[in-house]
Amino acid sequence: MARITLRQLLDHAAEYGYGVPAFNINNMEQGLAIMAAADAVDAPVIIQASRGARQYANDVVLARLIDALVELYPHIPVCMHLDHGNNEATCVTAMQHGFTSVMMDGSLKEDGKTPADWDYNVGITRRVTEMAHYGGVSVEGELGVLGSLETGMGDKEDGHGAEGKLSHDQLLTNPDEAVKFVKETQVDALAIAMGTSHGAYKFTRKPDGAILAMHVIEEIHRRLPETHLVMHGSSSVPQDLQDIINQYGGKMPQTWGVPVEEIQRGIKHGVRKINIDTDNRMAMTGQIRRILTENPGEFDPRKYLKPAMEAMTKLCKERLEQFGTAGQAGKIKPVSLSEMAKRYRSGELAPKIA
Ligand SMILES: O=C(CO)COP(=O)(O)O
Ligand SMILES: O=C[C@H](O)COP(=O)(O)O
Ligand SMILES: [Zn+2]
Ligand SMILES: [Zn+2]
Repeated sequence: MARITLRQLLDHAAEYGYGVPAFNINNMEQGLAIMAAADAVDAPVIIQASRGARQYANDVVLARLIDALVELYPHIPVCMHLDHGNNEATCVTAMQHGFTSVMMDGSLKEDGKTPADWDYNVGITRRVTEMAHYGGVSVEGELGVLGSLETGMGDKEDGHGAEGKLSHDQLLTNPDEAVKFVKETQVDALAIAMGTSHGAYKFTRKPDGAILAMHVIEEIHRRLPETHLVMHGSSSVPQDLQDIINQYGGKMPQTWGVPVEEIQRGIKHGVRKINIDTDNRMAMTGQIRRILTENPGEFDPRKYLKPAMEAMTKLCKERLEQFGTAGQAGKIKPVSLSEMAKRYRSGELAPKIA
């Protein structure tokens, strides 16, 4: 059984200089698509479920689905991660359902909308880290609030994201604070804010350094060379996926995402986990629209879900190759949660901060 913790996987990625995409899952089709891609290129994977996904699919179904995927592909290390946990309970119940990693997103309050202050974020993240590490489970924290440097607006989506206008200080993670945050919370990975946001509408033009602040990553990496950095909102929103959706009746206004070369630059500067949901949503939706438009009489879901899965597999494979994850699965021997717990207890996994 190849379940792996985020910490072990990202330690490996740091040692060998690659990044790992974290793909969101909500249903069986997405799970099968991700695993087919990982298998095709021999890559370890991070599969993540948001609170919305857990409500949509039900925790029991998700947990059994992950069991099934792990059983089907025993040679692929699978990290099961909670995306944007909003409080202790969300994190603990994820662990109960077999997640090997949780994100405690204390950059926002429990409502997932209101930007939180420093003490709140440090306090809740520290509490989750303590609990999780007792069980060997990894923790990702977030410092800084996702949102647009073009408009100053928060990242409000269906499920979560800051509401309203944010200051530049909130939108860009402060490197000094990042050092303090990792020291005080003991997180295994740190999500930072530098101009990305969730969803398809990130940038109104191809982003440059003014609106996608990759220099912030470089600065934080310089100060925290041992900390695994996480980029949220990192879909590239490829033009061909926008076009196919629009060609078959969709109405997506022109938009830009995070260029793959910027992510590759981030990987050279400590970015180890790259969150991707929107690209996969678009890949699936494009095919579903195409099939239903071309075959208006079709009503068998398998007829459009199979091409949708294939399009998602293609996208996942591309990212696994572009980020250097391909070819790494066979090199990793997953360490058990109990062994990870021992290592946390001994202090050997504590953040190394100069
Ligand atoms: O950050 C994400 C999940 O946490 C997903 O980002 P995208 O919306 O850019 O795919
Ligand atoms: O924000 C993260 C992912 O895109 C998940 O989105 P969701 O909360 O709509 O499931
Ligand atoms: Zn989101
Ligand atoms: Zn996110």
